Amino acid sequence: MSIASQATDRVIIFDTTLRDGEQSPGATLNVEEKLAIAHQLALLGVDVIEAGFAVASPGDFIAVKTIAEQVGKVDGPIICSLARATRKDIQAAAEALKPAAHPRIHTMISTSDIHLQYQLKKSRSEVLAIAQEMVAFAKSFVDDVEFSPMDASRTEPEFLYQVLEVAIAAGATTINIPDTVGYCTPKEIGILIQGIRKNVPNIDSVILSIHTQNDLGLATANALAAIEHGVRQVECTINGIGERAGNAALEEIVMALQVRKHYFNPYFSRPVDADAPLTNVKTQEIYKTSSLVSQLTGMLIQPNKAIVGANAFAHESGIHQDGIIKHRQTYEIMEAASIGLPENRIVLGKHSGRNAFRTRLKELGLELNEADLNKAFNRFKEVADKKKEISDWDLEAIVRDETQNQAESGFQLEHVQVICGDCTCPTATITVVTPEGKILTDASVGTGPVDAVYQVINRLVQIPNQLIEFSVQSVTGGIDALGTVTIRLRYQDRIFSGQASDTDIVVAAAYAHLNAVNRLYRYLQTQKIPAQVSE
Ligand SMILES: CC(=O)SCCNC(=O)CCNC(=O)[C@H](O)C(C)(C)COP(=O)(O)OP(=O)(O)OC[C@H]1O[C@@H](n2cnc3c(N)ncnc32)[C@H](O)[C@@H]1OP(=O)(O)O
Ligand SMILES: CC(C)C(=O)C(=O)O
Ligand SMILES: [Mg+2]
Repeated sequence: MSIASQATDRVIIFDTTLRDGEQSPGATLNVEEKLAIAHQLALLGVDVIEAGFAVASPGDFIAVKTIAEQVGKVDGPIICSLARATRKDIQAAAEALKPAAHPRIHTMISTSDIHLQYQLKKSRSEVLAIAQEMVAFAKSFVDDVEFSPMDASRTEPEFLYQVLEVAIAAGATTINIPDTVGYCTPKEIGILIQGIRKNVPNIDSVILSIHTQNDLGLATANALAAIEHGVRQVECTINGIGERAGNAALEEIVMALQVRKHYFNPYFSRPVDADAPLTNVKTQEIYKTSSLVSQLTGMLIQPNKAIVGANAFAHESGIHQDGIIKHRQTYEIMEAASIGLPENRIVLGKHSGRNAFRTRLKELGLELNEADLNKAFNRFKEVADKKKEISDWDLEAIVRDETQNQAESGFQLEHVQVICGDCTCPTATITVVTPEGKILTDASVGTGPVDAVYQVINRLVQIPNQLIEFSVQSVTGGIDALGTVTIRLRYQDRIFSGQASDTDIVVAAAYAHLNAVNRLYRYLQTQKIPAQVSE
């Protein structure tokens, strides 16, 4: 049974990632890469894989043939090759598709006057005859023939109706309407499809398909409008890649039909609340497929890309995070798991609030009392002002700094300023508050900025010690990572350590040194050895 007779109660997903998608400048794929994507598309559950344009190159011929052999199994998808309306193209497509259990030849010819006049240099009657002849020629190889009148949306309607009627009479089983230059608005697409359904007498014997380009950012909206007007196949690509600004994105079409099923149901003559899916796509495979295509084509996904962008399930602002924590649906219309992501993401950054901060700390096993939480939250906001995203490791460092180091008595760092460079002597100026509440400021030069900090803190605290270890570790990746400084000091036969984190490692060094000094200071207190604090 052909797909045309099976599928009028759902949308046939025709994936053209490997043909139109590969036409994205720079996205060329080799045979192995195309095969890997085709296998994943089959797992995703697309109905048709347009595997390439067999005549385009020996590599594309082999790719179509290999996919036909290895993915085009009896229980697998239809494998399709594009072909111009020429014998040579159709023969190449037919040859490459031979191993497929369900082969489809997709042949096309332009129908708009601008294409006829300037590109094909042919009259309407010539194009009509070619369409008729080449569809029949394709039909001599396979049962399943798709015909596309290229630039349909800019074609004079009466001529378009004529070409379609002739192509169907010649044996086309799918009629695809391309908005080749992405020119239409959704309303115009609706009018175009309505016109075709009303004026092409044999149109009901075929599957009507839509192919939308994204030049005005309307590809998905146009495809959905076409569905509302009776189209039952959508041509789309993973991540919306494709010629120029790309094609309608498969993940957007599929998830729109899934999430808004109750809106679309009446267009399929179903009860509004019917629950059966409107496509055969296994949506949980979407994320994996999207990542694979991005990786192999080298086409990065913009972070705010609908459905599959890194931010599509991420929440940064406090009000949204608070809502999500209380009830997910307050700010999410679909679950991350529905596209195969383990979970949504609460991103901690400068717009985050206490609820998200507290919740994340709890997940990390860090339960703080209200006072410590407030201190840590204030520090978190300071760091977030400097750093785009606060990771779990950053959080742990912040909490450790605020709760372990600052809670106990000792010297408090008030201010640190360092001047350094390749033609200046590194100089640190530091202000500390002593345990007795005195404010002391001093400055010192050093062999480097960290040494200058070390020298001046020692002069301020007046507690003899020897620096035996100084190490810096980047807590997270990236140029704005928090650096954690660990310092070990020797006093007589005892070792005291201190640690602190900051986006500025010299500041972290000052805090870490003072933390170690404070441990030493408290030790001296317990030994009743007075520290010599300068006036
Ligand atoms: C809207 C779309 O996405 S259509 C698909 C576009 N994709 C591609 O073009 C990718 C693959 N293309 C190719 O590898 C090459 O262009 C080929 C192999 C198809 C053709 O290469 P060439 O023979 O060197 O022709 P070239 O690309 O220079 O020009 C295209 C020719 O096809 C003709 N042509 C274009 N569309 C059609 C058509 N649907 N049916 C018949 N002929 C067509 C053009 O008029 C032109 O013919 P001319 O050389 O007699 O003027
Ligand atoms: C080959 C056709 C369907 C096409 O890609 C277009 O017109 O955009
Ligand atoms: Mg296209």
